[in-house]
Amino acid sequence: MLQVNNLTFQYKKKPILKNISFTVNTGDHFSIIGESGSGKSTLLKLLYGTYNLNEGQIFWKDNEILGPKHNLIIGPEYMKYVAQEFDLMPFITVSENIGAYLSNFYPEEKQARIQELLNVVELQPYAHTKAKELSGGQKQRVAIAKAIAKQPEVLLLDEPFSHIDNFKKQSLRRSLFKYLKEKQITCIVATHDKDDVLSFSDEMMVLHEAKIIAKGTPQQLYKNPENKLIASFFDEFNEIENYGILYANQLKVVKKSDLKAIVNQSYFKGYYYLIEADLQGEKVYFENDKALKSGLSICLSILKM
Ligand SMILES: Nc1ncnc2c1ncn2[C@@H]1O[C@H](COP(=O)(O)OP(=O)(O)OP(=O)(O)O)[C@@H](O)[C@H]1O
Repeated sequence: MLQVNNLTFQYKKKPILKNISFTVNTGDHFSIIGESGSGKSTLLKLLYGTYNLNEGQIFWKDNEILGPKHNLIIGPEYMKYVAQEFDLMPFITVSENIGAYLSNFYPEEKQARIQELLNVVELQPYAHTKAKELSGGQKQRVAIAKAIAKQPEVLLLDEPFSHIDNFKKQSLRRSLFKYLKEKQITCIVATHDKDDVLSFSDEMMVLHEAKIIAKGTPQQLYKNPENKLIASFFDEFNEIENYGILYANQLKVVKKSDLKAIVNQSYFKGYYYLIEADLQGEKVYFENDKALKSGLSICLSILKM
């Protein structure tokens, strides 16, 4: 289990994280979300031992994770960290980069392991390409494969698919997260993308103004978003007087109701349209299977989740 006790940290004067405590079970997929600048990357770096804490302690099982004051080499043996900037060797191939930490003592095993990792990150066709010739997204995938090569106990991922296109992202996400679960590698992901969280996280935590403002399963936080910040992470939402926070898919056009609105605009979203309407001076958003004409008067009803 990873245990964070009362962690406080500041770079200069302004506290970035204040009295942060949480635990992550061994083998779990744990997500950290929050606005840009809320301290997600800083927290991952602290978990990796990059900086000295101002206060608090971090433990992985019985080992305390200590900062550079106590260690010459940053990062414990059992942990790997994939930062937003990838640390690859540009003049050697994808396979050589992935195998950089693997022993040369058993060359056949090493090659088999590299093949397995190339499959996980779906980079088989690039095995012999030099890292400097790869796109940003391909480099990101090599960095992930390199980090899991020696099967760490804990993997810290900072925006792991941010450079990867939508064609690849879905299958890569499934392939990597399935692999980590099978191997029981504890995985802590800082992300802006709900698709990294909803189907994969055992637990998630929301950072805001240096504090944890919510923690739970994705189902719990999705169904009961305590505030707008949490709702906005998951979906388009509305805040309607007397009704609270409602996702766009919880409002539906009906023949009669007390919620009367005027349509402003329809946005094509694929299998549905997102409709923007005016409800007593407030903008509301809801989903509809057809586009609606601007100026149309409609009635809305609320669907329970
Ligand atoms: N090396 C540093 N020195 C001083 N301040 C820093 C440093 N790194 C980050 N910060 C500040 O700490 C705060 C948190 O930054 P951090 O990168 O942890 O946020 P984040 O939630 O990961 O943001 P993003 O989602 O944009 O990646 C920001 O205000 C940032 O300016």
